[in-house]
Amino acid sequence: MSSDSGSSSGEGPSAPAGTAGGSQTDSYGPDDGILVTDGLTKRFGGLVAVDDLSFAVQEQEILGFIGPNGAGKSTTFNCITGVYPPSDGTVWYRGEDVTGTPFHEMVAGGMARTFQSFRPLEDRTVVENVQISLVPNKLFSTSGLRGGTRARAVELCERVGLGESMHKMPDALPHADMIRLEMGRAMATDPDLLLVDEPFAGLAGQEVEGLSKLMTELRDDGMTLVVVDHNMRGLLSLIDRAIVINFGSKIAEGTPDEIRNDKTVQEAYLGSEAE
Ligand SMILES: Nc1ncnc2c1ncn2[C@@H]1O[C@H](COP(=O)(O)OP(=O)(O)OP(=O)(O)O)[C@@H](O)[C@H]1O
Repeated sequence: MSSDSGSSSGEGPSAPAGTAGGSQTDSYGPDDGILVTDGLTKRFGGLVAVDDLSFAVQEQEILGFIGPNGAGKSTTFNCITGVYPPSDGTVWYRGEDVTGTPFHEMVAGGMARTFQSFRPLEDRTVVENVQISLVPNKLFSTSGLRGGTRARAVELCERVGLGESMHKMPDALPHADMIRLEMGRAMATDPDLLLVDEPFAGLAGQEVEGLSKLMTELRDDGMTLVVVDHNMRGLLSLIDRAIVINFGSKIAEGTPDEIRNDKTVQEAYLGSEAE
């Protein structure tokens, strides 16, 4: 496994460092990053939603996984996390071939994921919702809701900035805090790689900054984050590096500045969002 971390050093062996405009001919292997795909492809009937996609995520980086609506971002992560079996290609996690592995096994191995649309249990408080994720096999058992798990859930609520709100019911939370709750729930499985799905959708500038600060702190504590979004605003100031896809294929890869200035990316976004 590569020991590279941070900024623009994370391209695979065939992708020259610092080069935006990643090509589909890049070939990756199990040791190129903490999470690696090679030739990942997903077809739905005649539609190729993910098309020969290869990329590597380096340990302790914040990688932006960006693309316009319908580009194939969710499908890529559904293939990685075992929601769909890929039609073709390989996924490695920590050097191990995990292609098609069910997500609960990935979670056991240290991967977690937040969902853009998620539904906390409305009849449980914030801290109880986090606590339940600590004991996934004891969902409705009181035995799992005591002692150590309670203390850990409180700690996690504080960690994600919900220390003041942990005894509220989820429907009393503003949207930004719901995202924090979703982060807390994901962190309850003690991941070292967190896939974050569109965290900034519907958030105001200050909320984006607050959430970015949290993700940066998590990275500084040793976590690797892949942040998926269709909108680059907010994201480019957070991430170390980005991969941009369109029509299921990688169209660019590089630092935020390289991505901002990449003509192909600007065209894919019709100019407006690439600023
Ligand atoms: N289960 C499915 N069956 C058929 N087609 C699908 C399925 N899931 C996704 N698609 C199609 O695959 C393509 C990629 O969709 P996907 O949701 O992965 O894009 P996305 O980049 O996540 O978009 P968004 O930013 O809008 O969430 C789209 O054309 C979509 O309609």
